[in-house]
Amino acid sequence: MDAAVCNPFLGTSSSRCYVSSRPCVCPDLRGSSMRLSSEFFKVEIGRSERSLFQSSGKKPSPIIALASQTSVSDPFSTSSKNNYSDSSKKSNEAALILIRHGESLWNEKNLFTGSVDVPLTKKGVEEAIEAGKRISNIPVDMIYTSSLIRAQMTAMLAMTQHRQRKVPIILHDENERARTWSRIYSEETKKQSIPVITDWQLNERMYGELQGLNKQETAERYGKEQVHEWRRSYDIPPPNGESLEMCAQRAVMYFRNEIEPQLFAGKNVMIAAHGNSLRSIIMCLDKLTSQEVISLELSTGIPLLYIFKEGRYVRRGSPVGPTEAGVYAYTRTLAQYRQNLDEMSY
Ligand SMILES: O=C(O)[C@@H](CO)OP(=O)(O)O
Repeated sequence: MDAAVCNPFLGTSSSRCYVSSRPCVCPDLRGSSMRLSSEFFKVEIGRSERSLFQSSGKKPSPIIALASQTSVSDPFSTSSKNNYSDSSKKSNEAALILIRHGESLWNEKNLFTGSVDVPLTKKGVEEAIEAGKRISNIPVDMIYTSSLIRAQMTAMLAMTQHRQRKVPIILHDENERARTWSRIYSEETKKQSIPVITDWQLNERMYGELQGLNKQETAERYGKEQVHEWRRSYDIPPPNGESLEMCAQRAVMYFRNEIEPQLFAGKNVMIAAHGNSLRSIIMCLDKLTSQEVISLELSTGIPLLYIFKEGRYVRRGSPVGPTEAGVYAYTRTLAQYRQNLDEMSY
């Protein structure tokens, strides 16, 4: 994992190298060093998983007032998206929401999509809005998305439903002019905003010569087994494309170097990305082996909540709706956050 990562969307080698500069709580991605640990890996994360995490129907437990989390970084006050974390100030807990984009026009047509930048269908838009309702009571301080429109649409549509009513704003730092021209001059307005950071390293795996081909027709032509191997094996790439392992190297490295420090700093983070970039990250969070990750499937538009606490990720599943008790009952901080929202809306 020592190689610098090139940004194919810039056509040149990225000026940034994502070589990890700090120890990480994720295990090494190589299968040999992984522990067989998760009881979840065989379930589809999404619709069929709901039952596993369904609300108990109980009300959240009594709430003890907690000091609010101190924000230790201000992404809006810096020109660089690399500069704003201070992981030395650790908070007790942060929420991490992962969401695969809603259905895209090529999902609907059953085409291999990969790095092709395709928008959501009407159903995908509805899924994103529904996802937003499910997470509308969970704090979000920062949003990371891929550079692809389907993930960005999903993040933005989901945030239209959030009760916090903050404005998600995409940070543009691709060049000096973009930085200058997108500056915000009101501290108050910045406080009412959520920075959205887009990066190609969270993109879907690049599907090479399969991009644009119909999945069913490809299976008929090359055989079901071959196509399944291309789609779901860990280390076998499709022709001229990325294997899951290759996708994981860039996506997990980005997660470790850019996103995890925010969690350590107490920021609540949402990541809107793709089936395979998120499978790689979940592999890391849930310590799945390269065998286990094969069975991991993500539904479109279903948010998945983790609690990051004392350097560990605890999966809470997918909030079923804004009234879902189990998620809020789990941590006092989330319950307190929700109570504050309730009080504000009276
Ligand atoms: O086509 C793609 O980009 C992906 C996600 O839709 O497909 P698969 O599920 O086969 O990895």
